Amino acid sequence: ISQEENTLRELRIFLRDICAKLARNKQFFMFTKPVDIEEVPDYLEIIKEPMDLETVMSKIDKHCYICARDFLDDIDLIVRNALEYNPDKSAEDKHIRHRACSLRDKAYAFIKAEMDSDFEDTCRDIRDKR
Ligand SMILES: CC(=O)c1nc(NC(=O)[C@H]2CNCCN2)sc1-c1cc(O)cc(O)c1
Repeated sequence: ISQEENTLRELRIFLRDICAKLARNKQFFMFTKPVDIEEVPDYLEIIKEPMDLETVMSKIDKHCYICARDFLDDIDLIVRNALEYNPDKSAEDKHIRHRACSLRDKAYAFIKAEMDSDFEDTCRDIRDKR
């Protein structure tokens, strides 16, 4: 098995662990599953590219992420969607925006804490060669 495949397998194991930790956090329950259109019927009129942690987990298994940056781009998409769908000054919207910002900070902190930068550099080299 090539060294590249070894590196990407290690990346997937690492990203699954981080995604599971985020999805386990009760604070982020509204980000764990695709938005239920029954619950929020106008959602798809406002949000053109929905994303959630369950979808991120399945993308890991489908080898969609070649480096941590690609994974964080989908986390950022979850956050951006929540900020766009919840722009009001109301307490409810502020609460969801606060949770979205917390999700972003926790995801970046887990990556920084557990990934050494030359592992990410190696993944970037693999991505850029493809
Ligand atoms: C994830 C998200 O962005 C989201 N935003 C919501 N905002 C509102 O309901 C605001 C919008 N402004 C007017 C006052 N209501 S509900 C909601 C959501 C929560 C869940 O428990 C599951 C789910 O799939 C989606």
